Amino acid sequence: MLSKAASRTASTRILPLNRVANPFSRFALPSASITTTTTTTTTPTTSTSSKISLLDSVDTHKNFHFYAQHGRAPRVLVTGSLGQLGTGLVQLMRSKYGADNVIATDIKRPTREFWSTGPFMYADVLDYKGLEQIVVDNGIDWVVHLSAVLSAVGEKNPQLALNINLNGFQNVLDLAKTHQLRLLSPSTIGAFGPSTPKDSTPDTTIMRPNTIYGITKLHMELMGEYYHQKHGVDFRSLRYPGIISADTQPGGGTTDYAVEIFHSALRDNHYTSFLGPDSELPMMYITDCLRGTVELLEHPGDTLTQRVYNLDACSFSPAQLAEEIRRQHSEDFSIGYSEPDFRQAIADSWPRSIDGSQAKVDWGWNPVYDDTSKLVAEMFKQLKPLFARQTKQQPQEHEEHRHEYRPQQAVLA
Ligand SMILES: NC(=O)C1=CN([C@@H]2O[C@H](COP(=O)(O)OP(=O)(O)OC[C@H]3O[C@@H](n4cnc5c(N)ncnc54)[C@H](O)[C@@H]3O)[C@@H](O)[C@H]2O)C=CC1
Ligand SMILES: CC(=O)[C@H](N)C(=O)O
Repeated sequence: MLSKAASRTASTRILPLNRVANPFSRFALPSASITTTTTTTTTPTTSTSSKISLLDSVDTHKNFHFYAQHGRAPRVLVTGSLGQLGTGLVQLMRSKYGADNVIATDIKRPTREFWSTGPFMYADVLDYKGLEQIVVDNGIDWVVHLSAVLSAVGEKNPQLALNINLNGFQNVLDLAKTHQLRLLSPSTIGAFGPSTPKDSTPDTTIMRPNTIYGITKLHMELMGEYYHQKHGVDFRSLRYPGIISADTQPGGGTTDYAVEIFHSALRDNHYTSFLGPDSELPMMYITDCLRGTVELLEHPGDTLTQRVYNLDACSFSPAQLAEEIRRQHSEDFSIGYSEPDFRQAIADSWPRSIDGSQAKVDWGWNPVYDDTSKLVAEMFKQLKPLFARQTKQQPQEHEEHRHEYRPQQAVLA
């Protein structure tokens, strides 16, 4: 095994060329690092400024137990960091802990914009040794495990979902046990099933999911709890609703319609939904999701009464969302409904609303976007300038622009 000094020197090799490679800054907490993203060499974007306001609403490091105990920032590894949630989560944690303390990984190639904000490495969650090398070489304390195959892609490709969601998670869990890492791995409303109570679904209830995604996520919850009890692994999880984001694309889930609809509203003033008008599901704006994730991740653990928490915000159906879009964006906006496909059955098996009260009691969860109108207003506030900018861009710039929306059918193909 490399000595600490040698491993620091070795790990500086992964820094992008346009960054200053100071091996000693990697473990330090520069006080400025929690207030801005000044380590980036790119021009701040709309999404960066929204992350600064999000950052203001998250506890600063002064109240944060890790700094008190260790006198430095945590070193965090993020798997699947180029997905819908990882892109923003990495930027948020880099703003708080220092850019070099957050190692972003994925099996995809990052955009130049993402690459310039801090260390990125290739890591396949199916490769235990590869992950372990990153953990050891970089002195990792915490892992946020985001790599997963979501519900719609999982139903289309169950073998892939089984492999990534079960074996990938098992690798990360074993790493957490061996190297005493804190592990946060999100779960989902998809872990519930058709026999679960549909309204205000509590944390603990009947859980008989009938999708491959739900089965693998429930397995993940139970294995995490088991490793916590048996081996003392500091496993934490949140059951997210469908996440709505302006600047990143969803990765192939059942709730993706609720992101697509905003892009179609701006482009065509019309949307054809693959879910029926009355398919009400729990939903959440992305900044609430990222803030809740960091809050649970940073929590000292003393008041946590369980390892897996429902994270609630609001609920709506396609018809209700369309009505709100008509009210706030354009009274001419129209919605149609295609013949239901396999995603309708998935949606029908999930709760209409979830109860996040235990998260509120145990660690102070408090969603900002707790009704549909606030979420819709924020989406248009974020998307309108992005759309205006995109329409002015040259095609070659467009290609690498992550705000551009790729229709979900392409993701599912
Ligand atoms: N986005 C949402 O609405 C919700 C997400 N979640 C959970 O949050 C987590 C993150 O979700 P998203 O960012 O939306 O997913 P996503 O599908 O957008 O991103 C997943 C990432 O995992 C990566 N990945 C795939 N195979 C991999 C492998 N073998 N090794 C390493 N990385 C690999 C992909 O390249 C992708 O960047 C997942 O666990 C998901 O189940 C839960 C509920 C709702
Ligand atoms: C709710 C989720 O887990 C995800 N958005 C999906 O639809 O698969």
